[in-house]
Amino acid sequence: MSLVPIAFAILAILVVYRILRTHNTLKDVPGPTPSNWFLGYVYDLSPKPVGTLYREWSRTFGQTYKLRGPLGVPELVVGDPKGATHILNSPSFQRNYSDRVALEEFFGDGVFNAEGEHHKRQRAVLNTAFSPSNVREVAHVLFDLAERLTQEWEEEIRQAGPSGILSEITSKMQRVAIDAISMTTFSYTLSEDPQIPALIAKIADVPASTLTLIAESLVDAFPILYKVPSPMRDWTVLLRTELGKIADRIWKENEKSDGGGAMHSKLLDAMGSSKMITGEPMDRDTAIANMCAVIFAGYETTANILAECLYELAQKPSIQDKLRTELNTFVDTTGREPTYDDLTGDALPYLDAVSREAMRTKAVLLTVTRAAVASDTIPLHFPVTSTGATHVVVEPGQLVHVPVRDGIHVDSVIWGPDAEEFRPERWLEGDSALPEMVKMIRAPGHLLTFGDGPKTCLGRYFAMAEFKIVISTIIRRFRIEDVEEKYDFYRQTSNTIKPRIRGREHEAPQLNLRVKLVEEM
Ligand code: HEM
Repeated sequence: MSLVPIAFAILAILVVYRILRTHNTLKDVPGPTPSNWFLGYVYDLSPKPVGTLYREWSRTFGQTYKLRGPLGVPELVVGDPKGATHILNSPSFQRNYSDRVALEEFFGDGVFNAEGEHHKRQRAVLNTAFSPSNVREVAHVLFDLAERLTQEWEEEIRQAGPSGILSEITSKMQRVAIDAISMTTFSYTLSEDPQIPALIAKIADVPASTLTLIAESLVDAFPILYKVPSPMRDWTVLLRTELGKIADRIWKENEKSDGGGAMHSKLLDAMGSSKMITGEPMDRDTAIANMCAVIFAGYETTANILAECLYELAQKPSIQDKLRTELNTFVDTTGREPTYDDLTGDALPYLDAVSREAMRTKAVLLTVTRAAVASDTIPLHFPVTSTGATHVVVEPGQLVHVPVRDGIHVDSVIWGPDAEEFRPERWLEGDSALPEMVKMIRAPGHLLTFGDGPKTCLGRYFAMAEFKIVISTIIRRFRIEDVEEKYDFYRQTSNTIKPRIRGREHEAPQLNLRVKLVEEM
């Protein structure tokens, strides 16, 4: 059979798709021309380390600009705090359709892909699992995990001597983070499971090659393709089956026990109380989808930000010293170790400042993406550079990105001339000393690291507690030093960020830092 008619049919579908997705409302909005029309801007973005191209685009085109996605379809970027608040809080915008199809296809029908009332009901149940009081209750597990890591390092260093050890930081942080989630939300030590960590790594670590970009573009345009058999589909089905077995077993054990002990099942407990909270029970498949969502949303994100912060601190020994001094002074003056309340409250202002600065400069999601579901006018503080307009009109279907890490979080017009610098001191004088523009970022703490609005991060209190517990435990006991290699950080297709050695980018992601005992300095 000749392939020509098939090729023509595909081309015709692509052209119709492009026409349907091209909205004239953006015709006057400026933006770069991608070097590959078929793949669009991701073709230029994916080989570049984070911190480069988005910044270049905003310097050239201003805060609000237009990118050309696959097949030339325009996508709007709004790096404007007023516009971002509107987009993330308005019912005119939802998680985009192809992402929702992918999330449901891979992880099942849970909180990730739910919208509207259905989403509100699920969040009412899940929020109880991650409330600040529940995080305080499980914090002892996080302290134990940080302690386990430091004991392992201490043992290795005692054998190696005072010059310390070279440690691969990403795998260490991943192990802490995966156990932190699983031991507190479903009473399970996931790092010791014979197959689940390997499955998660396969799903999360697909590198952004041209082939994966083509596949991403095609499924983005035609989400039905997610249903085509693929290794990714097989892995996610297997993951759901294995997590389902764990959930069933723990649920049964929970019915017999009165909870407590060295582990917690906060997520399963909350989902088991769904009828009491919303009047409707949560079925088993939704519960498993939510377990997958929590693992995927909570594990690599926290591990990434911890690893990147340690890399930053390795290059800035003075910040490490200042943080260590604050922690030691606290212990000397109070005569005790800092508790969860000390770490998350006002007792350690420099730790808080370092944590906020890490959340600002190492935000894991480069962009938070939405699709318009109704015609809407996005208000802007900074006018569109080409027209001077202080709003942009969008039509249903329009993809809109809020650039976080390389956009709003490091824009010198918002943060001042040192916006790109890691400088915890900017947070030390409180809210009133922050530049007025920063206060236009309405999300909690003036940061979009955890998103904003109804879909804001479910695990933000948990992530902040874990971050502070792990960083403070490490910095008190160890000095982290830079090694000769320089690292750049790259976005993976799964939206996580991985370090690669500069000049040896073809090698697997890794981050090797020298770890020394503080007492032997
Ligand atoms: C530093 C670590 C973390 C970062 C930077 C982060 C970031 C985010 C962001 C930006 C969103 C919003 C996405 C959107 O609006 O489209 C989000 C959503 C979410 N996060 Fe996190 N997260 C982190 C840790 C966690 C943890 C520890 C958990 C769970 C224990 C978690 C669970 C979730 C879930 C389930 C959602 C989806 C919420 C919904 O759709 O209603 N995250 N996260």
